[in-house]
Amino acid sequence: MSKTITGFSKLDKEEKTTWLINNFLTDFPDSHSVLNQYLNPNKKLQQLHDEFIENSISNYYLPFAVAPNFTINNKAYVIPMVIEESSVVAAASLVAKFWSKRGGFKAEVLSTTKIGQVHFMYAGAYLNLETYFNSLKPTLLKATESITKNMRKRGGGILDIELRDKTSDLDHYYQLHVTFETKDSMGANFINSCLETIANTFRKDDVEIVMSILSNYIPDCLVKAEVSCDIDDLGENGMEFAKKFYQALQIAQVEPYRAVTHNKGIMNGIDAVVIATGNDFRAVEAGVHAYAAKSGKYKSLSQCTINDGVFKFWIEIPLALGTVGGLTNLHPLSKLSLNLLQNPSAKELMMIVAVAGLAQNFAALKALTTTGIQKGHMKMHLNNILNQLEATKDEKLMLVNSLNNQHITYNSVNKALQQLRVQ
Ligand SMILES: CC(C)(COP(=O)([O-])OP(=O)([O-])OC[C@H]1O[C@@H](n2cnc3c(N)ncnc32)[C@H](O)[C@@H]1OP(=O)([O-])[O-])[C@@H](O)C(=O)NCCC(=O)NCCSC(=O)C[C@@](C)(O)CC(=O)[O-]
Ligand SMILES: NC(=O)C1=CN([C@@H]2O[C@H](COP(=O)(O)OP(=O)(O)OC[C@H]3O[C@@H](n4cnc5c(N)ncnc54)[C@H](O)[C@@H]3O)[C@@H](O)[C@H]2O)C=CC1
Repeated sequence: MSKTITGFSKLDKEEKTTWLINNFLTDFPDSHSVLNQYLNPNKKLQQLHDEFIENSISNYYLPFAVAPNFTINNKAYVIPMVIEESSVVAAASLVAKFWSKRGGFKAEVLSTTKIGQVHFMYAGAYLNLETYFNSLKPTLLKATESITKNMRKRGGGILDIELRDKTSDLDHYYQLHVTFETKDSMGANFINSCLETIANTFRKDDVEIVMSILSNYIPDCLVKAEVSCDIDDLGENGMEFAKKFYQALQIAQVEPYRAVTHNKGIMNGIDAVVIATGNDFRAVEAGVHAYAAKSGKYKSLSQCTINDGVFKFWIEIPLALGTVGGLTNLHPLSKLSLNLLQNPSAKELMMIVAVAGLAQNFAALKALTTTGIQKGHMKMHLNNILNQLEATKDEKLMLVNSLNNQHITYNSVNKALQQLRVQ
């Protein structure tokens, strides 16, 4: 039987599911009901989700959670988080409460410039190309006027177009390097539309346009978030804690194996808010990790100092986020997330997301340098293990109580459950 198909995209949802079950899921008879149980009975809402992407056959739920008690620039926030990993939301909540008693988080947007490029090949004399570009530059801007009209009214649009000679990296390779201000939108579609118009206007016989696309590397779209307090206010053994915390950061600056995990912990917070607000987490991930490697070596995104008895901990990251456009106002839960955040501008959202990353990093480093990560993480993960072991509601209640403060592993929980069942 052939397991390839022509015209799959033209089948309706039921026909797609039937074809999948008959060809790939024959040994899993409950597949149809699993897929169907995640469909929303509200037909309009289901259709909205179906139309977000192509070949949709069901919905894939992730938990929608909130972390209360954040204070950012003296304003109170409850931060929405969408993530599958246990302990992340608890950690964010714990740290929000901790820092709200120590002046809260401070955050500022350092820059908001986005970048797009027309990549092209040209084998002629550079001087001729430069003359052509300089004479055409006003026409290139004019050609995009109908696309940029509303963005310019908002104070955004194209900031500049530069001709860049990249022939030292690749024979005949040049770029039109274009900078943009996209205000409250992430700007990908706006930037790409402008670039394609610029490329078409720039086109001539001896210029071979290869592609026109925004860059997800945005080192000039930066936000900084920080916390600081007197070492004595860090709690018991404040200096000992601060020193170990500082050492953990130093290690993440010099050791890429550690830096990647360190930054993964930061992304636990960042991605969760980016997803909850309907933003593009792949774009954010790509840009943030490139920024972490900007020196040529992959390093920690956060830093820490201990000076004159003051502990300071901060993060500086590039973030391309929107509070309009994409799914932000189309997905009812993204819209609700933005409402919960009191309808921030894109700049304010950049600060909130950076704070979520910093909070997560603080929680992980605090745990790592004191109790170890497993204690808190496994305490939160216990329910997942119990669900995997198909514990009943009563068994769960008893085991959550009896295993409190114990070292939790899959095996220890399994053993405790079996013991409970023979009692
Ligand atoms: C897990 C905690 C928070 C426990 O911490 P705890 O001190 O045992 O918590 P608690 O039970 O005493 O509760 C204190 C507060 O924590 C929060 N909290 C506590 N429990 C809950 C819960 N069930 N639901 C919601 N919030 C919760 C909540 O704010 C609560 O206050 P309250 O609400 O009672 O006023 C702590 O141990 C912790 O922060 N651990 C770090 C967890 C972490 O970083 N997880 C990320 C996953 S591991 C990873 O992927 C990254 C990593 C670690 O590899 C990165 C790296 O290496 O850098
Ligand atoms: N490499 C990448 O990252 C790519 C990402 N994408 C996707 O593009 C989408 C984001 O593109 P966008 O252009 O942001 O979205 P979009 O295409 O929905 O456009 C947003 C539009 O909202 C309008 N707008 C209304 N009020 C505004 C305000 N206050 N500030 C700014 N604009 C305002 C503007 O006309 C703007 O162009 C995301 O879904 C992303 O996943 C698409 C292509 C490539």
